[in-house]
Amino acid sequence: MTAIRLDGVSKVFEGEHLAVDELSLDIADGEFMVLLGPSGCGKTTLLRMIAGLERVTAGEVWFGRTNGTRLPPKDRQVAMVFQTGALYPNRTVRENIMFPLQIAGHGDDDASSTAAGLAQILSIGSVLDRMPRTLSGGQRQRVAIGRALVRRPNVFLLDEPLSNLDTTMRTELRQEIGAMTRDLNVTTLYVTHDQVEALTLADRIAVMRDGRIEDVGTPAQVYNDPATAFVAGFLGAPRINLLSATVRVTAHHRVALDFGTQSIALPPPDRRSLILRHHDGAQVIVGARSNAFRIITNEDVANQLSGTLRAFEFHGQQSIAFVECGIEAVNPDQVGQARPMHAVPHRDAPASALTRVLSRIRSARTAAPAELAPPTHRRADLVIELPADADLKRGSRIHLALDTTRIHVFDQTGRRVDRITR
Ligand SMILES: Nc1ncnc2c1ncn2[C@@H]1O[C@H](COP(=O)(O)OP(=O)(O)OP(=O)(O)O)[C@@H](O)[C@H]1O
Repeated sequence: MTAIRLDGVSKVFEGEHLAVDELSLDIADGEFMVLLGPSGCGKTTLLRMIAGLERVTAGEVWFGRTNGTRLPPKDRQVAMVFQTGALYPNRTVRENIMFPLQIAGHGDDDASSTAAGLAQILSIGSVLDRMPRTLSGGQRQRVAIGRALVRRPNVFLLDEPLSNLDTTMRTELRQEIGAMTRDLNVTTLYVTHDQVEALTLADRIAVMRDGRIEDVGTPAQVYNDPATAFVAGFLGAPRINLLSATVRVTAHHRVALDFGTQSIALPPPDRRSLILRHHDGAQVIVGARSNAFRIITNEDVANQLSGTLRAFEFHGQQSIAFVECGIEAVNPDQVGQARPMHAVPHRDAPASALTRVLSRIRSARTAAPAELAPPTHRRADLVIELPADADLKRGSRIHLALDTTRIHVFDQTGRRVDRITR
């Protein structure tokens, strides 16, 4: 067991491509941290730097009180499992799992019985004497996990270990990974782009984008109280509705969110009014998850949005409705998106030039707000969840009450402007 501290860690590939950008993160001793983010955001690179498989361009990696930035991989007490755990094809399951122990000088009997014990925990006890080619994908991943854990590492790194498995196998192994790492109390860093894996497994989730962390917190914190519109859009299915609005301060300092043709007022007890009052006239993005809406029949109710039911999908336990309200929607992937993380090509930058390279790449991507890719607005449907048996007709007019306690307000760059907690 050991805590990990990433202190301003950066990775520049080939002197010009910034894959990880001055990232800092503390992972507690025994914690299960999930790195969640879209493809290409730098998750694997970060994991490989912790394992010592990739050189850190700038910053430091600490294991407990040891500065491990320059330690060779074998001295880090770190084990890693990849998407497809590579096994020795000519060794049995038992031999694969016991191999790291034999390398470390354990006797064959001792290594064999330890491997067998671990195989039982991993539910592969019955295939101990089979060759890897005769195993299912899930069994092979279990062997890879067993081989990684057999030497009781201080840190366990997993890079999308379930991505090549079918849904049933994924759910099963996901639960076992969670249970096992907690039993072993090993500090775990788990990379995925799958929000379900992140929400179900993590003690805390760090949401990455463009080489940086946009938010870090417990699954409930990042889901219910996201730091940015991107994080709000990355977690949750259906995706959160992001609606373009203008803040209006009305009589008695009440705050309304004006969507153009319709508007919603925050009730006076809502403490966020005290913050939003200072943003009168500002363009904002309002985030409302599909279950924050409720269909109402009374047209006179205040704080409602109205629209036409365009489509309706049956999803088993619930239905998803698409309501055309004439409100501008914003694409979460494009809010506050930085430019590509490149600078003028500059190969093999000497250490003394490092800071200059980093700042040049950063200034190329951290453009002034006006230069950031503007959020793409389009007229789109509100996506709302309804009971599976909701009796609605396409093309009918419907009225939606919005639970304002469950909305988030972001500025044009996607940062929260209504945050009270965290
Ligand atoms: N060896 C390399 N040389 C140059 N660029 C690289 C190298 N390895 C990774 N990159 C780039 O660094 C960025 C981050 O890559 P990385 O693999 O860490 O992302 P990721 O979040 O793990 O993506 P995925 O989920 O697709 O595996 C990408 O733009 C990638 O193209």
